[in-house]
Amino acid sequence: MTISLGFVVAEFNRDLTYQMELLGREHAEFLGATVKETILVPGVFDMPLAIKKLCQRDDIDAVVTIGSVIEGETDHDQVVMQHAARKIMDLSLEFNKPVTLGIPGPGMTRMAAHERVDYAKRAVEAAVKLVRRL
Ligand SMILES: Nc1c(NC[C@H](O)[C@H](O)[C@H](O)CO)[nH]c(=O)[nH]c1=O
Ligand SMILES: CC(=O)[C@@H](O)COP(=O)(O)O
Repeated sequence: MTISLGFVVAEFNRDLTYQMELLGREHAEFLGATVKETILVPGVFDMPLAIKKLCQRDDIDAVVTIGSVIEGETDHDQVVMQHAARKIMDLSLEFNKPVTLGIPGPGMTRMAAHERVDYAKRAVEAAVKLVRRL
């Protein structure tokens, strides 16, 4: 069975998430999975509703989130990441579907973010493994 993935990708820090999206797509292809749908959202905080829409679809086996949360002058990055991560986990349990975390941060400089674009590959790999095993 070919595994069908949905991607939810943040436009915030798009230079990074564009690269991450491409890496994720390439890795999905390498693993024999298909990226059936991609939803772009403004930022990581805005992901939960898009994830929910994809989880509701019978033709999508797992959802991969792709984003990058970079530190600023305030703790805003902490708020964005903590809430998104918690909702990602909640939605996965609510819909009995893997939803994986391809989002480095918070507390991360832009340089550190560039060094962590492979989080997208990791999230694709985790999604495929979870679909196969569960
Ligand atoms: N600071 C980052 C954000 N912030 C934006 C929020 O995610 C959201 O789009 C806004 O608050 C409107 O609801 N988003 C990221 O993806 N990365 C960041 O570093
Ligand atoms: C750097 C950002 O985009 C985000 O983390 C928010 O920055 P700030 O805390 O300076 O508002």
